This record gives sequence, structure tokens and C-alpha cells, in this order.
Amino acid sequence: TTPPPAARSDVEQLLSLQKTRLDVAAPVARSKWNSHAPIDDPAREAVILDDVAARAQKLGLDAAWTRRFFQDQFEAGKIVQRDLHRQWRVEQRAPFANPPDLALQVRPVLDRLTPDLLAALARLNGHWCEPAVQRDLAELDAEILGADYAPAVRERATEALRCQR
Ligand SMILES: O=C(O)C(=O)C[C@]1(C(=O)O)C=C[C@@H](O)C=C1
Repeated sequence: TTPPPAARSDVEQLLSLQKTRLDVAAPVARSKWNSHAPIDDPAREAVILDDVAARAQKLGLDAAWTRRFFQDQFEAGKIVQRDLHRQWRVEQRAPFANPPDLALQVRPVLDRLTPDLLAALARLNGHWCEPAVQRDLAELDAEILGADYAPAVRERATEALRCQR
């Protein structure tokens, strides 16, 4: 039996969660501007990727594909962080007065988004090649991510969502 087609609201939820995750890149960038910590933290990425791979399997998602999706979210967020740091260097910006604490305030927000993102991916699993899904993806990407993010960021964030067949 053929599964019912995916709903537009599933695509909308996924992209909204991706946007919420991208929105966290700015507070991360402020924290790192003050602390001078590098934007790239491969150890932190590895911890998240191992966690999502384990959770993915329980949700019936392909673990390698899910890792790729999350790596893309890191890369998209790092484009946002680097653009901000570049701008602040040009402006010779002083440290921020009240930077968020990366470990105590910012990373917990990202960690809370992870299970929601995985659930949204699971709802769309096997539906990526439906024409309606690809159409909704293109429309909602422009509407939801396009409002705040440059094409390079959006393309990176949605790379794994294209029909692979
Ligand atoms: O937690 C950080 O330090 C971040 O910069 C956020 C984030 C992420 O998107 O989860 C992005 C880049 C780092 O390499 C690690 C993780």
C-alpha cells in the first residue's frame, strides 16, 4: 500500500524549525565575539552528530543522511556567524555588553530543537520526491528562510531535502 502524501504543514514545520535554529547563530556569534572562541567547534559537532545518528535509527531515518542534514545546519549557521564577525571586524565593534553564555544559555536552545527537527524529518521521510513536497519546499523556503537569510545559507540548509532519486 502507498503511504498517504505528506502535508504542506509538515514542510512548513520543518523549515520553521530550521529557521529557529539559524536564528540561534546570531547569539552564538555574539558570545564568540566576546570570548574569541573559534566559530568552528568540531568536537561539539561530533557529539551532536553521534546523538542524532542514534536517535535517527529509532525514528526509521537513515543515519548517514541525518548526519548530513545536521552537518548542513551547522555549515549554514557558520555562514551566518562568519558574516556577522566580518561585519563587526569592519566596524571594529567593541565586545557586547551582555553576551549570552554559550554553554548555559545558547547550546541548550539548540539541543532542545534537535528532537523536534528529527520528528519533522521523520514525518517527511520517504516523501521528498513527491512533486507537491518539492513545490512546497521551494515556496516555503523563500517565504520562511528567505525573509532573513541569504541564498548561500538557504541552499546549504536545505541541500539534503532535495529528491535524491
Ligand atoms: O555550539 C557552537 O559553538 C556553535 O557554533 C553552534 C554549532 C551548531 O550549529 O550547533 C555550529 C558550529 C560549531 O562548529 C558547533 C556547533
